[in-house]
Amino acid sequence: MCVVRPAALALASALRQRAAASVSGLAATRGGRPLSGGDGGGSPPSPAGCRSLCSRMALREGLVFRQPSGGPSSRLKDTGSARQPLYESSSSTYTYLLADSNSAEAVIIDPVLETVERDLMLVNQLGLTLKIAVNTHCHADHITGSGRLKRQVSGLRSAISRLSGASADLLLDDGDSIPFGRHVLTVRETPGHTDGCVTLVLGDQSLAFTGDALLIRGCGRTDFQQGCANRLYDSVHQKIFTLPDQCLVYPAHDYKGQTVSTVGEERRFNPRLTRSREEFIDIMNNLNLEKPAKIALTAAVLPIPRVPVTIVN
Ligand SMILES: N[C@@H](CCC(=O)N[C@@H](CSS)C(=O)NCC(=O)O)C(=O)O
Repeated sequence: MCVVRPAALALASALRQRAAASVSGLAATRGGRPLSGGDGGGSPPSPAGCRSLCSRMALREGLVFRQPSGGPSSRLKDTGSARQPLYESSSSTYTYLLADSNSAEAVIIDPVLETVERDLMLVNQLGLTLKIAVNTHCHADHITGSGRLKRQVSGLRSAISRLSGASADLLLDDGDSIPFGRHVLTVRETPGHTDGCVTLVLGDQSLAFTGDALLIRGCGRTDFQQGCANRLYDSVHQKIFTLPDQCLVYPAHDYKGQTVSTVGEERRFNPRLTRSREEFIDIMNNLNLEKPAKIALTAAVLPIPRVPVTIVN
């Protein structure tokens, strides 16, 4: 069952995790304790310390964020330039890089095998230390870059939802936190495209990385890989549309060059998710999309049917 934490609780939790991270170094945490493979949770902050940090501005301060740029009419290429740093053109995948400007601790979201060298070049140019490579789900259209990154970055840990069936250093559950310096990403399970889909929300709820659960004016398909339109409808409505209207939405893919939306926009204008549950299920059952070009390749390493297979490590 999907449970949405009240915003105040989420904020308090983010502040706790952030303070713990700054004390102990980066460790993905659950309820203040490190996740499997973690290296320390640190002490909770003093109440006075929490109060002084209680503002959205404070939470965003010092956030380094690299995302694909472009626009609806731009033709994105994976050039590695500063303007278009993190796009993989063959699968139209967006990778995101977040870091804390003080500690330089960085998290990469949905790296792609073919663009690992490009991503590492950017990480090095920005002087960052990559700590966690997190996958929003098991991808059917490309191989994750987590494994290749891990072989090149000492101390880097991979992460994916426990429900994905894949193996990784950190198996994420709903409500877990991924701290990096003063910042934190909170895990919201958003199944429906796959069982193990998660949305990663910045502590102040200003940014959400929705993977394939919610795309810009669309959503992930539900016709293979444990897909279930009914579950996806609940996930988006209960776990994403409950975020603030102004929360920016960064999906894992876009096929038209769109790069960012907001929760408010998607709640009002998403042509699938503004419909009733019954209409949504009907739409999803009749998309008639071609299978992803690389499905034969990825199917060989995906946990289908529910066989845990290492694709992340
Ligand atoms: N043509 C693309 C595959 C496009 C596709 O199926 N995308 C998936 C996400 S990757 S599994 C999807 O959910 N699309 C939803 C939609 O409405 O497009 C390729 O060849 O890779």
